[in-house]
Amino acid sequence: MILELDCGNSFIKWRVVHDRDVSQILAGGIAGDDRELLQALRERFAQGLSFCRLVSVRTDEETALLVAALRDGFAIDCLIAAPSPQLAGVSNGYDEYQRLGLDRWLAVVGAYSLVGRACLILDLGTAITSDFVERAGRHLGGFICPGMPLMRNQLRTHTRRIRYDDVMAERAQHSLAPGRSTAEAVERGCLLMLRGFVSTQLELAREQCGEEVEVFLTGGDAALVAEWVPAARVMPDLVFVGLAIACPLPSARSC
Ligand SMILES: Nc1ncnc2c1ncn2[C@@H]1O[C@H](COP(=O)(O)OP(=O)(O)OP(=O)(O)O)[C@@H](O)[C@H]1O
Ligand SMILES: CC(C)(CO)[C@@H](O)C(=O)NCCC(=O)O
Ligand SMILES: [K+]
Repeated sequence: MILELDCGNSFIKWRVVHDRDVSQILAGGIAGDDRELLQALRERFAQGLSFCRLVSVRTDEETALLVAALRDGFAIDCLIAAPSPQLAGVSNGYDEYQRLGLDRWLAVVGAYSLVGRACLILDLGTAITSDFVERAGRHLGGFICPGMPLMRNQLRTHTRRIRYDDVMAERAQHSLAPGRSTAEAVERGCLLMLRGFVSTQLELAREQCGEEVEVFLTGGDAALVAEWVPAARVMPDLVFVGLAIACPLPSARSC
């Protein structure tokens, strides 16, 4: 069994796939930190993991600690996705290709590998990122802005009277009518910012890449915008599609 990890800024997304048929997903989840991940794996996969591949946007030190813990706890080696100027027909659009977030790069490579034509990839996590790929696989770059968790937390942190809990936040999101409580006003205000961002990205994508753009939505908050982009493919596992390309199984080629 192969362990796959997407180590984001707030959460570690994990899944376990079959060695011989990686399209067979045996388990998966979201862990808040290394300890939670190791605990979840220990409960179900104390034995049987043969190998790990991972992508991380954390510091090298944090990633090294996790790799060491996996080696100690499960006797597995990890392949770690590394930056590259080109991969699987996609060319990295950054002036310094090493600086493009690896989660973005893998999502771009994953998306293009699925459709082989122009794509817009929107990843809605702690940060929101957009990336543009033109028809022939040239990545044109993209945008980064704060995601929902950052937007609402900044408002909470920098004001005295914006206070509400997760249940109220969740309830407030069901409509975009002018808010009649703090939770509604903030949650809907942030959602409208998100909607504005998404609609601008769609316009830009058509300008930059033509009308035939395939839109991908990924990240923990993808569902919040899905209704505004009915034609989009909502793919929570898009980064893992790219990860499999960047880090093929050791028998095939090393990362
Ligand atoms: N089961 C879940 N656990 C935690 N967050 C979730 C869950 N389902 C949806 N979310 C949402 O996902 C968001 C976090 O997204 P994601 O997991 O993509 O972030 P991340 O990987 O830490 O961030 P980034 O991709 O910017 O590094 C949170 O805002 C939260 O609302
Ligand atoms: C933007 C995030 C935080 C999104 O997870 C990540 O891709 C990252 O740390 N990127 C590095 C900066 C960049 O992509 O330009
Ligand atoms: K991400």
